[in-house]
Amino acid sequence: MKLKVAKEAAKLIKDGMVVGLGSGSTAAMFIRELGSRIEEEELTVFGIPTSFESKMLALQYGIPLVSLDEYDVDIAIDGADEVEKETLFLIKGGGGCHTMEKIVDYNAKEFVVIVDESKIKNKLSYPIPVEVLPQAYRVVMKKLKDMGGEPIIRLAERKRGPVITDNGNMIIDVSMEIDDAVSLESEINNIPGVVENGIFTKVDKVLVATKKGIKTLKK
Ligand SMILES: O=C[C@H](O)[C@H](O)[C@H](O)COP(=O)(O)O
Repeated sequence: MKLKVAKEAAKLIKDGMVVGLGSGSTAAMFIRELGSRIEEEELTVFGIPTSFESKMLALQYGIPLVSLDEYDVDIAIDGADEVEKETLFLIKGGGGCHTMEKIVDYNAKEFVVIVDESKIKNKLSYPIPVEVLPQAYRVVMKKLKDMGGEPIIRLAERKRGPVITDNGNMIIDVSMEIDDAVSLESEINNIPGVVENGIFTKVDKVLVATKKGIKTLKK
């Protein structure tokens, strides 16, 4: 399913485009497919990665990289942990990459999300990943509790201690009711010490792999 939707997304890329390269397992397949198209069709396409992972994959699959220092993004293709059916709001950051993803995805002329149908939900309920400066984790957790959330520090699997992001920060996963995603996205970011949270409310299009084929969701 992930491969099907990744292939479909790769078809959206045109010669000369600057492409935001998302993170996670679905985006990884897209990066591989894009690499194949560049090679087979001799396309001139540049990538802007959203994580260390997507940078390494782009290098592996022969996608030349540029940066936001010099280029705007024509289209960004990225995965998601959850997609709310009606609104197309997302939760991202299950892999801890949501800060750079949001910078690249929100600044793209078009932001396209690729998921399999298991990610489509009636209401967002996935714990919200919040990237936090290490010095601020305790006070941020306190504020998140005051807002009605249940925050926990994301711990590393093969190291004793917290997950450290590509940017040198910690991740707090907060479970809370999401009634107004647009307000909550800003409210969490207003807490001093928060770098970025994983609620995404500006999405152009979602491509969904279903058993019957690819479905496109638009607002
Ligand atoms: O930090 C990770 C990213 O937000 C991913 O886009 C998200 O976790 C989805 O990943 P996957 O395609 O592996 O489910």
